[in-house]
Amino acid sequence: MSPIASSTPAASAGWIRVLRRRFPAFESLWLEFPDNVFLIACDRDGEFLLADCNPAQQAFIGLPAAATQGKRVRDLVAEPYRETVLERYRQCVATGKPLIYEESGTVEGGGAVHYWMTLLVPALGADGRVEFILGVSRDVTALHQAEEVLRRANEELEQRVAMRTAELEAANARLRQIAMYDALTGVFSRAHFFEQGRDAFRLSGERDEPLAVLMLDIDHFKRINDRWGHAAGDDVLRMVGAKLAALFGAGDLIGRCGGEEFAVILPGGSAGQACELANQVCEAIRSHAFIWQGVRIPCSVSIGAAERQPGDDTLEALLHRADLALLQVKAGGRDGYRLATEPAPAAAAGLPG
Ligand SMILES: Nc1nc2c(ncn2[C@@H]2O[C@H](COP(=O)(O)OP(=O)(O)OP(=O)(O)O)[C@@H](O)[C@H]2O)c(=O)[nH]1
Repeated sequence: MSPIASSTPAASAGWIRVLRRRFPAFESLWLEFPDNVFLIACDRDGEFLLADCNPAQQAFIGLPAAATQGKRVRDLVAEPYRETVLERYRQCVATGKPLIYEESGTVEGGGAVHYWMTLLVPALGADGRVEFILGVSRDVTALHQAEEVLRRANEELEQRVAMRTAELEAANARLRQIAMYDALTGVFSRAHFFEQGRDAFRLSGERDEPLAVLMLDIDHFKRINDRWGHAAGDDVLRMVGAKLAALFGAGDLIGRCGGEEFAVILPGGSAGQACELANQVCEAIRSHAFIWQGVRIPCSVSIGAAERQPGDDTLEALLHRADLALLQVKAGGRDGYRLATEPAPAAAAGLPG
């Protein structure tokens, strides 16, 4: 039978003193052990008494041994930690099993809060009741503080990473925007226009839906540049971009294909609709009073229109037919539109003669 288990609280403390006297090694261990060691007597009323503790524990309490031995734990541990400590002891008593946990607290009378890693080992009496709890507490305050510093540093790092990610996402969005739109006119850039246009062309084939295109070129644009300067030319380009944006629907694709060349794709559009819209564009630009430095500069455009036909295997082929129609408008005096002829049948095109 364990002498601890058979003792009363007071006798148990005495027993530890006996052990310390009889076994020099135990005495050294008790005196030199850097962690706090304490013996708690559990009385039958559910009260916990500090039966004994080693010098490390005594130093933390900060009172002479005579002032703490046999004292109720509730009178030694400060609020708000008291109830937590007592609850751990109750848990150890209830389960009759060792318990290991981290806790924080300070002694009655104040002082800095310490963090502890505590092990409680119950000692049973003859009747199976937990009579004592032998406890060892290691002060892990420094470790806890280091963890806290690390946690804050991590938090800060996460915030910085989140901020940087948001900045990069915004920059990427700006770059995408820059790549998608022509900076001067606001319509699609050539690359984005063709990317979107090829999708629309493929869909029209898959769904067997019509699709029409317009190729548009500003007339005598070089003359405008030469006479009024590049800034005036830029403003004309902006004006044409704005007119196109105003005249076409949300599903239509408008792109700037080169210097003063624009193209429009009308998904679902027929030849008739393309011609009607081309006419509207010519009319809108012809009648627009473009004033530069107090002088009106007459502007006009030439447009070639084409509707997708079975022989148009690619968007480029369709745009090419519209471009040929555009050249005919230029050759015929400009400021107007023309519908492209149908492509030559593929089989016939390959035959000589
Ligand atoms: N202001 C300005 N001019 C540009 C820009 N890009 C190209 N150009 C000019 O556009 C002019 C195109 O001239 P041309 O190809 O001879 O055509 P055009 O004078 O319109 O003659 P036609 O097409 O035959 O009616 C050139 O002078 C280019 O320098 C631009 O972004 N801004």
